[in-house]
Amino acid sequence: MEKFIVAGEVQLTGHIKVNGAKNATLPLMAATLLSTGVSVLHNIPQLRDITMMQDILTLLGAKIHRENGTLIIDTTGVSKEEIPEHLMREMRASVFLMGPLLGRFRRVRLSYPGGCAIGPRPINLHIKALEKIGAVVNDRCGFIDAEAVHLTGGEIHFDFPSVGATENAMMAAAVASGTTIIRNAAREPEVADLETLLNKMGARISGAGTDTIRIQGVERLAPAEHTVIPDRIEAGTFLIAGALTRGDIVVDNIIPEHLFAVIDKLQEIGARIDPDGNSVRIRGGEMRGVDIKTLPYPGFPTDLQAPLLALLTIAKGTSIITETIFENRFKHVDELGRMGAKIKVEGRTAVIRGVPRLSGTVVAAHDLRAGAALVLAALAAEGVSEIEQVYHIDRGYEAFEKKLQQVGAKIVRRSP
Ligand SMILES: CC(=O)N[C@H]1[C@@H](OP(=O)(O)OP(=O)(O)OC[C@H]2O[C@@H](n3ccc(=O)[nH]c3=O)[C@H](O)[C@@H]2O)O[C@H](CO)[C@@H](O)[C@@H]1O
Ligand SMILES: C=C(OP(=O)(O)O)C(=O)O
Repeated sequence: MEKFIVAGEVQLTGHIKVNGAKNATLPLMAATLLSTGVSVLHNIPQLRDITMMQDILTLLGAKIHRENGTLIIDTTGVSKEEIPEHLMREMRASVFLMGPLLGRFRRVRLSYPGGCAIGPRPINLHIKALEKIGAVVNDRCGFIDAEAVHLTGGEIHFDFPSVGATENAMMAAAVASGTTIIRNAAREPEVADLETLLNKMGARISGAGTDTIRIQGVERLAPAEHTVIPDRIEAGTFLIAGALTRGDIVVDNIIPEHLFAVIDKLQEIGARIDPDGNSVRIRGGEMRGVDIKTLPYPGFPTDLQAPLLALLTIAKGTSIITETIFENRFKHVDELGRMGAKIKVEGRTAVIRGVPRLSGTVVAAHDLRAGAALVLAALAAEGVSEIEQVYHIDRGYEAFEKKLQQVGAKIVRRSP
């Protein structure tokens, strides 16, 4: 398995460019199944999860061509509404296919999705939402068989604003015969991006980005062309890297409004931040501890909890992080402990006592963002670190090491 070798004690300087968002691209790719014909998606990152989604769409009968950052997806030949278990297990995002396949064929058969080990990730809210708009779902031993002879639309109220369940409900409801209202919907920018694509395809959706989404079903959707929004999590990771290495970097090609909660915390920690159009400059300095709670958007994102925790290990004083979204998202803590971090976890709370510096050693990435966090910690640590299992990082960051090299990091990828 490949690993990263990182020499520490660098200060990152220069410009770094962010790709399109993984978490927007995956539901958008699934949404193309709702039409018959050729859709074009621009600003697509080269990531393992995207390739997996390509493979699944191809198996369903789509023809996909990739040209640099553009995906051309021809869904004319899509004829299957069933996804084999081994492909479902490859990633969480495979569950995004449930809504579109149900919408297109009024029937779908699939199993529970896989994904990073960050705690239990049920799909009860997805199922409940689809039932509310007319689907009959048979959920037996991890296999789902859903039918919607009368996809009527209806009123959905989420107990929790699940991103994926909101997206699945939007996609199926877009082609229902009646109107759907989703209350306590997820407000993430990726949900709003999905609304934009679906409306380009002919859907009648409003309110995405707020907690109430209205969908007036239409008979059919047409293919469309769309440019995916920038990846706010990739952007946030690089901003944290700039602060943690006390560097001076400009993160380009982003939407700063999507990062308000992150920018606010980094300022509280002591970084100087200057947004300028689609770029943000960050200058690091003395860092002080802060308290953070992960929350649904526009709160602090759970996907940046691990990278920020890595930073707080070397901030002055004590910090408290409360992870409210996922039950078991502290896998990076033990690894950071090997590097000399002082962290205590109790339930969903981590108490971090800042130390002057970390020491390089051999650590393993147990999930995507935990892996990114370890690379960041290694950039600041004394000596050399080895980060194993980088395939997790490749799931969500395109050319992570190359982008970091561009701003001065001493990081290389090594094959066994
Ligand atoms: C591909 C993608 O977009 N992934 C993102 C998406 O994941 P995902 O869409 O899976 O996240 P959700 O918002 O659905 O999950 C948040 C919480 O709700 C719970 N839940 C969810 C669905 C359900 O049916 N029942 C249930 O209990 C989950 O277990 C979790 O505790 O949003 C998460 C929260 O911002 C991010 O960390 C992920 O990076
Ligand atoms: C948890 C993540 O992704 P996924 O939902 O695809 O597992 C993530 O992007 O941090």
